[in-house]
Amino acid sequence: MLPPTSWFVGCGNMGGAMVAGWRKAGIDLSGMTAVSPSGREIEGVSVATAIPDGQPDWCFIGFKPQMLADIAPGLASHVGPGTVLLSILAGAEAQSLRSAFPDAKAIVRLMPNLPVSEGEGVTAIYSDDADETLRAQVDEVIGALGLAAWCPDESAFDVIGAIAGSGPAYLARFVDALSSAAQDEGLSAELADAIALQVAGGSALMARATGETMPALAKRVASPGGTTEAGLKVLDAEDGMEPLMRRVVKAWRKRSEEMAAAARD
Ligand SMILES: NC(=O)C1=CN([C@@H]2O[C@H](COP(=O)(O)OP(=O)(O)OC[C@H]3O[C@@H](n4cnc5c(N)ncnc54)[C@H](OP(=O)(O)O)[C@@H]3O)[C@@H](O)[C@H]2O)C=CC1
Ligand SMILES: O=C(O)[C@@H]1CCC=N1
Repeated sequence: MLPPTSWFVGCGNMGGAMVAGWRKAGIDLSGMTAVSPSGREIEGVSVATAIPDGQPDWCFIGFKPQMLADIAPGLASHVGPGTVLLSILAGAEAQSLRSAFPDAKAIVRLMPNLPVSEGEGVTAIYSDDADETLRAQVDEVIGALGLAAWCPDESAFDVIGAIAGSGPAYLARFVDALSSAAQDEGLSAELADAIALQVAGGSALMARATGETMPALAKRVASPGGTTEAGLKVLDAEDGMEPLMRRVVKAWRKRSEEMAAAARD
């Protein structure tokens, strides 16, 4: 499980969700210190408002990627040859992290998503210098948060980031759009929101339980010549859902590349 000492430097929205997931999974967090300048309480871990003395076994970093150049110089001396650096920063490549933390025992990139707080997340993992023992430890700790997916290279890591890391936001837009359409047709916002969310959650649970593919699920809902089919024709049009999602992922990759270039400077 987690090593005897770990730090989470920048434990906000995403870091806090990981801590919540570990708490829910019953993982011992007694050796974890979150470094949070506001001193905001984070349930289950001790909080420091500045970087403590010493060198932890593992050091997670979870501040905004744009802060790497400001924070790394003060943190690097605490990331020694016995410290594994685990970064959840979007865009900051392993090579940039290695330059910022030259003495780190190993560099591990993680791209989690918010449902890790419920043990239902997806986390992409990449490292070019983790040995087998470390890989197994990371697997165990990140696997406690949901699906843990090791990536062969940073390009695959980016793709998983695009669909999983950001995915909850994209799905939220879809569910919201479904609700808005229902409201346009006369349902109250409260009822439309509840129904749209239940449809998303229920369909996902059902497909996971049965192993049914998405095309098979859609086919099972849509009676030939019926109402669903009429709606699907709109989604399946040339300018429908698939090309839209391709544009979304392309935009993600472009921004990720821009952020990677900025982190290299
Ligand atoms: N949000 C998401 O769904 C995902 C985010 N990520 C990545 O996670 C990272 C954080 O994103 P998110 O959690 O949304 O952002 P937040 O703003 O919620 O969290 C950032 C945290 O950084 C802390 N911080 C600010 N300045 C410092 C400093 N000088 N030293 C240490 N900590 C500092 C803040 O602490 P305080 O609260 O005390 O001010 C804050 O809690 C980003 O790099 C992002 O790419 C990755 C995957 C998904
Ligand atoms: O929006 C971002 O940059 C981060 C990375 C994935 C989700 N949130």
